[in-house]
Amino acid sequence: MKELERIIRDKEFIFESLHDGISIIDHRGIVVYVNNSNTRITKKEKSYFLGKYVQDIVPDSGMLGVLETGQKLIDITTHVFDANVISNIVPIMDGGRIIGVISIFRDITEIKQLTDKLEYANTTIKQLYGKLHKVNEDMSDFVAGKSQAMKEALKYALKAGMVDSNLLIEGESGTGKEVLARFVHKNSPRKDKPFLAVNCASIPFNLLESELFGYEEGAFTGAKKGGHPGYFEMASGGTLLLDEIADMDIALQSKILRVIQNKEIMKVGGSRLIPIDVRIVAATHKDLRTLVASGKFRGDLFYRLEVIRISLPPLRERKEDIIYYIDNMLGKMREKTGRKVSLGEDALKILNSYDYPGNIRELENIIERAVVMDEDGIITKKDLPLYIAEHDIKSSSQLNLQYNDHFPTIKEIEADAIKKAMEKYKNKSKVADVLNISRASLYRKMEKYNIN
Ligand SMILES: Nc1ncnc2c1ncn2[C@@H]1O[C@H](COP(=O)(O)OP(=O)(O)OP(=O)(O)O)[C@@H](O)[C@H]1O
Repeated sequence: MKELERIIRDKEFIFESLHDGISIIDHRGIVVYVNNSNTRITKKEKSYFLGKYVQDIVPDSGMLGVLETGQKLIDITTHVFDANVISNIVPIMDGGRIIGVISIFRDITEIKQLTDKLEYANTTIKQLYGKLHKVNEDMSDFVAGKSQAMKEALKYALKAGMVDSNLLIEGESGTGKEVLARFVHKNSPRKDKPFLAVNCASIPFNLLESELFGYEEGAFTGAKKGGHPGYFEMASGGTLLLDEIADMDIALQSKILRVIQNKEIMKVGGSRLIPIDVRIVAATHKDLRTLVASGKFRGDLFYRLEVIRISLPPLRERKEDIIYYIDNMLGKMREKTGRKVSLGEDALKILNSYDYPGNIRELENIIERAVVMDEDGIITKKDLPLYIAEHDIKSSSQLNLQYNDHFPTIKEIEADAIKKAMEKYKNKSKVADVLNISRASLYRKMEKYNIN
């Protein structure tokens, strides 16, 4: 006991200068010392502790355990009254004998509170983000299908919705560039503002400028009284789709570049700059890079537009998506006409084998027509346009023609099909997909038939 008192006396100066709380019990578990920081952290006077059995005042201090086992406890988190503390509890030894236990603890209440707040804030952010995303993820009218290419396109479209950068959408006619642009808009913070689309190819070149920027009264012969706002002004706060941008005249391209850079427009016949806040989405079915290389499209505008670029693949390269579009179209037709029409197997087979130069738009027309033609609630071959049905006959007769006067072996047919598919797609996964065999099986067959 004397030894413990001596240790405390010798070290008291240090103990009192520490920011950490200290309490010491003797070999019986009686508190014999607490420092000033202990009082600060626990908000209890020294007299509250001194001379008391530790278990009676701080039952889960951990000190008695150390007294019994002689094993120190490092960095344990407990609480002392209202304070969360992190403690090191160490036996005090005298010649192999435990004469007491010292607990040195640091108040982490504030840190704990801050961590809790941070965690709470993080959870709230996550929940709100989830909700926002759900609300925002407006999938109405947008069918993505299941092909890898469309999954990617959808992923980028959702990302594009989260930022305000310019966006370039590429794809053949009818692949859904405008639908995608609208989808990005609906899933962006601009969703409650207008979405407008201008087809740069269909408006005569000399009119396009005044359509886009608007004009002041008297700007030209036939200009309306009071002038006219342009698409940029009308789309204020929202999104403007410049469709078929490749067809825009090069002088107008410079003006669009200026709008992107300065975020202001000047009306035709006007003298005042008007600030605008519009997100620009451009769409094209032409390869802008080639046009840039041949000097028909401004390179600087191209790079400004393609901050984000999404390419929509033609329908013939993702035939697995056809059924999803048909499903959606039949659903819409049902809503519109009240007629429930389904698709027969023979019709589906034909529709799956066709190449759709007009892409989704063409498929849509075919289905709409088929619903009109149908009389028994099931679309069959007879409800499809003749050119599709004929295409079916042609493709199967082409197959017959090839093998009519020389009957190849099954192996030859197989090898030929693999060779032709490899020539066409140059991608083994795609070929395996098209031929409806596994990749492993394709590799085996290619090796067997010596196809590289
Ligand atoms: N993802 C989609 N989900 C549902 N319908 C779609 C989708 N994409 C396209 N469509 C349908 O196809 C039609 C053509 O789409 P859209 O006008 O967007 O194509 P586009 O690529 O902009 O064509 P163009 O280059 O000729 O202007 C639309 O009317 C729409 O009904």
